[in-house]
Amino acid sequence: MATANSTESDLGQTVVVPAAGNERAAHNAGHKPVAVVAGSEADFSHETNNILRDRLRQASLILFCGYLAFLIKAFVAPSKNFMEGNSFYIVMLAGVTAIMGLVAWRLCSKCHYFLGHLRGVEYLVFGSSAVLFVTFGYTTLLYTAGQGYLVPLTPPWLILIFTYALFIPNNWRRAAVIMTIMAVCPLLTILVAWGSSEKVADLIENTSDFHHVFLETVMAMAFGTAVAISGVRLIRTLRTQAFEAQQLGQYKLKRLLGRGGMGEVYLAEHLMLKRPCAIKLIRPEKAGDPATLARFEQEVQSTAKLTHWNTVEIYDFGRTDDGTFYYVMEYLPGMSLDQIVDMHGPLPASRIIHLLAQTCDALAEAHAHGMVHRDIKPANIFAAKRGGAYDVAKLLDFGLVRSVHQENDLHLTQDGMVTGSPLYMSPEQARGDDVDARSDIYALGCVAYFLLTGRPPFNETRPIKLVLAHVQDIAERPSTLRADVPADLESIILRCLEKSPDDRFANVLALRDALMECQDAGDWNRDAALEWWQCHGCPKKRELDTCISQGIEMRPESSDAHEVSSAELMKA
Ligand SMILES: Nc1ncnc2c1ncn2[C@@H]1O[C@H](COP(=O)(O)OP(=O)(O)OP(=O)(O)O)[C@@H](O)[C@H]1O
Repeated sequence: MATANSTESDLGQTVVVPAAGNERAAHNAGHKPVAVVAGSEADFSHETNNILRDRLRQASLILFCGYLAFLIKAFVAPSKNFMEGNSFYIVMLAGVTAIMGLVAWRLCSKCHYFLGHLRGVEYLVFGSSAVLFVTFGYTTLLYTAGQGYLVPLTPPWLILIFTYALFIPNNWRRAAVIMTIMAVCPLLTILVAWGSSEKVADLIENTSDFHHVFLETVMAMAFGTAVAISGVRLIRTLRTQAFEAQQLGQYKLKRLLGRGGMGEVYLAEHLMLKRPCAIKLIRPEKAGDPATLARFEQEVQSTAKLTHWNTVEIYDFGRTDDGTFYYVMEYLPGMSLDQIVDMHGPLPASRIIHLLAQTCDALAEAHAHGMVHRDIKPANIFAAKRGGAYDVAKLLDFGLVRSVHQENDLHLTQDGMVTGSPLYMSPEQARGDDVDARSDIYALGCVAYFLLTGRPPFNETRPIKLVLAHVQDIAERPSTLRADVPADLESIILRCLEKSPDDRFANVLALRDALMECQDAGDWNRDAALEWWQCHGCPKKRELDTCISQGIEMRPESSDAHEVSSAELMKA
């Protein structure tokens, strides 16, 4: 929930804010000044990394507590154990404890990390523990050999192996390799001590003790590792089964695509048609909220009325026995416009014209039906691959659609509050006045501004200030932020951003015509789009289509999405 200190990312989300000049009404009505009712957050790749991040935090926290307990004991109640009087051991234990504490503290639960970084942290956590145990084991062997006996080194290694198996999401082969390396460490430690210490060698060669210690270590490590690998397999199988059980009627859920304010969006497949689709669902716990449900129904019913190919297509709408509402829409392989700008920066004028002209076409149909979208923002416009072409614009999320003739719907509006995305909200919407198609034209102007400059027209950090800025302030000219802004496109954007709807384009088709008359119109075509996706879509040179449809390496936080897919879904 956003507060007065909303982060910038909140501002692009759909929220309820008091209408400009109506903040008091919101307070008087007992509302918090800003209540987020919707927000886009993570996509699947986020989720993949998030599980590993959370598990690493938990594992390092547990290891931190364990090591700290031994450290404190060494100071507070040192035993006759030689280790507790050994400053090298203490320093090393303190160092590894600090690493664990640092990892648990620095891996923030809300940040997104690349998979490679997290794997690095994984190696740091378990690698530093392994170094500690090797050093500890080696020194212990030398000491006990001096006393005339040898001890098994297995207990700490078994703890480390089981911690790894339990916490780190993995496929069993990778887990087996890493845990086998851990299992071999105590055996190597014994062999190294044998080769380097005369006392150990003497003991090993002249007593039967060694055979027992070595054999017991081999057996314990082999047994422990086998159990741990079986555990990893079992955990993974259970997750897979739970995932496969996640079926919605005729649809099989495949992976989480992202989360919005109302619920989750999954990539799914129709069981009979084998057609990929995207399923948006509201969980039963959220379906109890009349406003959420009303917005969900509005979204699906409004979208279903539209047939333009630049509007996302709805296939189905339903409710499961457990009360989960869902609707099924066409799956859009590609990226939303905010993801493209986040990853690759502002777009060339020709591409902006190409994408916005298509969005105008989609909106023209909605406006012809008397619908105003009211939530136009870069996150709601997709550049998708459809019919073999790239950069096909698709308009989504008609959850705030309003008929120009519609009276206030009590489920969707609250007195003195306006709903929408503060970064892209027209002045009349911000004031809570009646809106018509020209409100969407204003929002399209904001989107074009964002695509051209990489930032929205107003950059306030608080929703209420943003709303006021749309009403009162004049946005900086895009050409002051970027050198190569074509004059014709800039004047179109500034006309869209006029405060008075009368000063904007009369309708989206007029806006489309103006865009098509720009000097850069037509420069971005099928081939340019294909080339862009080939260059930017798949840095790892995977097949372009697979890459786009899987969302792999296409989003900032993307990663090896398949490795722990079941885990993601379980968590989600
Ligand atoms: N048809 C689709 N095909 C592919 N991905 C989709 C599709 N619909 C939504 N998504 C992805 O799912 C994520 C969540 O979408 P959703 O519409 O729930 O949230 P949002 O639009 O970001 O938030 P909100 O609607 O609350 O403002 C989005 O980030 C989007 O990338």
